[in-house]
Amino acid sequence: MHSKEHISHDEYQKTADWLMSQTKHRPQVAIICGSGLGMLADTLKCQDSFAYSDIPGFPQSTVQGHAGRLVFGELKGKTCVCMQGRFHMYEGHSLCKTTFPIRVFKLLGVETLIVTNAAGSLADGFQTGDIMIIKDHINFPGLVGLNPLCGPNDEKFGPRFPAMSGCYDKGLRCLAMEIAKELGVASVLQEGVYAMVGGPNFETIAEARLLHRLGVDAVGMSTAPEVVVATHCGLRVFGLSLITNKVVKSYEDTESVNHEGVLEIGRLRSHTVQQLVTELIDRMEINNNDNINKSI
Ligand SMILES: O=P(O)(O)O[C@@H]1C[C@H](O)[C@@H](CO)O1
Ligand code: HPA
Repeated sequence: MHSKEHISHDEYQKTADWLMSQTKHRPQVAIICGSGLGMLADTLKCQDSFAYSDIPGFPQSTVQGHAGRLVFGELKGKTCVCMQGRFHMYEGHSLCKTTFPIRVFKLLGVETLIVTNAAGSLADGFQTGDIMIIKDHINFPGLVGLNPLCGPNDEKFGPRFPAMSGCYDKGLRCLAMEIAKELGVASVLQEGVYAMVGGPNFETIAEARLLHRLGVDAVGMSTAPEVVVATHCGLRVFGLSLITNKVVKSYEDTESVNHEGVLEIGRLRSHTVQQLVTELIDRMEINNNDNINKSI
């Protein structure tokens, strides 16, 4: 894995310029679809869609349940771009490549990033099928130096030492709670701390117990690097974890998790996740799309 790879400003710009030459959409909101949640893109109107393999500079998706398509379109009067498939560190991508689309989105004029993922729960009160608003994260790879911001800092995107407190926007979290109540789905909505581990194996029981003791509510293998890069370049972030399984914490428990089960819960809960995201986009305030290349 080339974790120290550096991507120049020009390379991000080239991809952004190519996309702007291929579509008239100028997105304000970007959505990253987690495992089994690719249907979020289906609701976009007037779609322009690009296979990752056709986009200059884009990495390729290799994981089942991640289609590998970038979809532009309109949703509730806002222009959106949706990643049907994300890149994970465990696929062998460098962290710069994993987060490559985020900086491209910034150059396209995006101001809000919505991240979604599938995650296993550690919190005792959570059930499979619950939807967790991400309040904060623990970036385990980041804590030991596997951070997409390592290497030369590109001041055009953000500062050398960015703050990460408050990286999940409080206003959007409150709005999502209100929306869940109005939609009658508040009983499946939770709020908590997401932890990223490297994967691709699921946790041992001892690891699960450690995460539980540390106050982790849900664990997954993505999202944190994307949010770090988004926060660095000034994007507003909202995140949802779909709880696809309870992480096994007991040696007496005979259940075990697998990726097919994760995708199945995604399918079962897709409608609710879609409703929440659609209403949130409808009701979030956005500045007019005049920030393309602003401060960059
Ligand atoms: O892309 P996300 O974080 O939703 O994917 C999760 C973590 C692993 O990639 C996979 C495990 O089933 O789902
Ligand atoms: N652990 C890590 N990642 C996951 C899990 C899990 O239990 N479920 C879905 N993604």
